[in-house]
This record gives sequence, C-alpha cells and structure tokens, in this order.
Amino acid sequence: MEEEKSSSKFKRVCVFCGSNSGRRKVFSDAALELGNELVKRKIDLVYGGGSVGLMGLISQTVYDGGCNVLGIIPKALMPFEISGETVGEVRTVLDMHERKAEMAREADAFIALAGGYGTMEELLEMITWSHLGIHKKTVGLLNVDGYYNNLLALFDNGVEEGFIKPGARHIIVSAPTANELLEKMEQYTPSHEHVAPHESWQMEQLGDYPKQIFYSYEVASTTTYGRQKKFEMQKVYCRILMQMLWWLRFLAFPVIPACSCWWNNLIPPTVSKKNAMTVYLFHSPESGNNQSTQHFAPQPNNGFNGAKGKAISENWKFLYSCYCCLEVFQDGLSSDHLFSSFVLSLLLLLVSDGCSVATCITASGLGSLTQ
Ligand SMILES: C/C(=C\CNc1ncnc2c1ncn2[C@@H]1O[C@H](COP(=O)(O)O)[C@@H](O)[C@H]1O)CO
Repeated sequence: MEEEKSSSKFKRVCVFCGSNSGRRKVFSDAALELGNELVKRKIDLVYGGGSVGLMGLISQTVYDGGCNVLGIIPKALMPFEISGETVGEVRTVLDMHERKAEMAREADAFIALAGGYGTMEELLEMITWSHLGIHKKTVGLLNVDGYYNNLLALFDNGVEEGFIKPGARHIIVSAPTANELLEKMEQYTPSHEHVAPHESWQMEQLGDYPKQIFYSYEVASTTTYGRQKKFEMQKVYCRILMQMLWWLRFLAFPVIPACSCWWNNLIPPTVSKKNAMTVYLFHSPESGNNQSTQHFAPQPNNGFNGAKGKAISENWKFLYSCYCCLEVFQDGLSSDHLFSSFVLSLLLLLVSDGCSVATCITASGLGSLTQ
C-alpha cells in the first residue's frame, strides 16, 4: 500500500508536553487540537513515550488519526506504573540525554505544549542546540492561554540585558493555537547566527548523523526487547572471548620457550650468531657495539647446534624462558621484571651462552606482546 504523503514540509514533529494534564481543560483541549492538526497535515509524532498527562492525549490522538507514533523512553521510565502504556512504536534508551538526542534526530521540528520542568528543559535544550548550530530545525511553542508568557518575557529580558542576541530571540516560533503555530513554523527559516558551524559538531550530538551511532544505545523495540538483547548478547560474547584469550595465554607459556629452544637448535651457528646479535641489539640498542655483541655470539661447542647430548645450559635456557614468560604474563612488563630479567640474563651469561640469552629475551619479549 502506498503511504500517504505529508502535506507539510515536516514529516515528523517531536512534541514535548506535560506528563500531567494541568488543572485547566484548555491544556487538554490544546493537546487534542495539536494532535488533530498533525493528523490533518499527515505529520508523524515523536514524543517522550507513555500515556500519562498531555503526552497520552496527543499520542493517542495522532495514533487514532492513522499517523505513526514513536515514543522514546528511558529504561527507568519504562514501568507501566510510571509512564503507562505507549501506543505505536516504543524505543527504549539508556538515559535522558540519549532520549533527547534520539528525539531530536528523529524529528524535523519541535513543538512544546504546556508542561513542567521536563517540558521546559526539553524546549530550552532544543533552543540552545539551534543557537549553537547543532541542529537547524524549527522550534515551536504552543503558548496556550498565555501559559508561557512569563518565559517569553524572560527571554526578552535576556536580550535586553545582553545575555541573548536579538537574532537568537527569533529561534522560538510561538503562537496561541496549533493551526497558527504550524502555519508559522512552515514559513520559518532560521536567520540567527550559529555559535559554531553545524558541520563542526560531533555527529552524535545531532544533525544528519549515521544511525548506527545511536543504535548502539538503542535497547528495545515495540513489545520485545530485541535490540537490547542483541546489544547485551554482544557484550556477553566479548566477555567470553576475553576470558578465552586470558586462558589461552597460559598455552603460550610452554609453547613460546619450547619453540625458541627448538628454533635455536635447528639453526647453524653463523645464523644463530646473527640472530642473537639482532635480538640483543633490538632489546638494548645502546649496548650494541661490537664488543658487547661478541659476548652474545653463540658458542658452537656448547651443545646448542643439534648436538646429541643436551647441554646443561639448554635446560637453563628453557627454565629461564619459562620464567620470563610467567613473569610477563603475571605482572605485565614492569620495570621490576625488566631488572630481574637483566640480572638473570647476566647470571645466565656466566653459565650459558649468548644465544640462549637472546632466546630468553625473545621469549620474554613475545610474552609481553601477548599481554
Ligand atoms: C512524573 C510522572 C510520570 C513520568 N512519566 C514520564 N514518562 C515519559 N516521559 C516523561 C515522564 N515524565 C517526564 N517525561 C519527559 O519530560 C517531559 C514532561 O515532563 P514534565 O515535567 O511533566 O513537563 C516529556 O516531554 C517527557 O519527554 C507523573 O507525574
């Protein structure tokens, strides 16, 4: 079925309004009137979710009129006894900040109806974001029976006293009736200077940003918590993977030194010598002169070159490699570890050969890489 096109330049309007209905009937009437006006113009509704107060009235009206309703509600306000049942689509977010950003992203324009702190805060934030250049969307105020006269007077005073630029005062489009307000909003083009260019704002703060940034916070859809589950499952998988990697490192503990020994036994003395030097130079570049590297040259007759009888030094080498790995795995590559490695390297140098030291350093280096 082909979707009916909106007769307005706005496809979706976000309405901020009281979670209470107010003492006087004019406010409920205004909510119904605004709802009908949106339906007449085929404008979908974005709002705070739930069915309490004016929020419930407007959402039900728009929903019954056949337009889409999207309620964006923080997890904490989800319980039925707090916000009641929501019509249409419900999107749950983590907190109020996410909600505002999500509401602002989804809508082409904003309208504030009568309300309390919540409504006033949402209205003022959208005015501020427009002033700063975070969004370029129209902000309307349905000033039912002069409810917001004092607020508008306060804004005027802000201009008078030099706290609000005269151009920025025009960000708010206000009118006493829904029809008048929407007419004015349709005509409105922003003329105020932005504090910072729209493009310089972080994508996630508002504007035409990619959906996925927000969807990482989005946790539920209409009746099931599908998205939330998906997001939380991803976190569980990550944790399992990390746990697996944590255990796998112990596998590296016997494998790395064993490979080092095996590799060292395979290569001929000349190559071995070169590698030993390279490794040594890599780890201690400042001592990489000819004299010191000579100390690390492998000795062909000490049982490292595939000689049948394994020399004692090879066992030393293996044990030391294990020690290095264990140290690094347990504590990370701390300065203490480096110092003890250095002392042990010197000791080993006395009883073994340069090649084995190089192997051990390599093993500990590899160990640190796996941290
Ligand atoms: C406080 C009460 C119910 C709270 N339920 C709400 N459910 C959804 N959204 C809410 C709720 N309360 C505030 N909001 C948001 O703030 C705006 C309304 O706040 P106000 O202080 O009532 O003006 C509204 O736009 C929502 O986005 C029962 O009294």
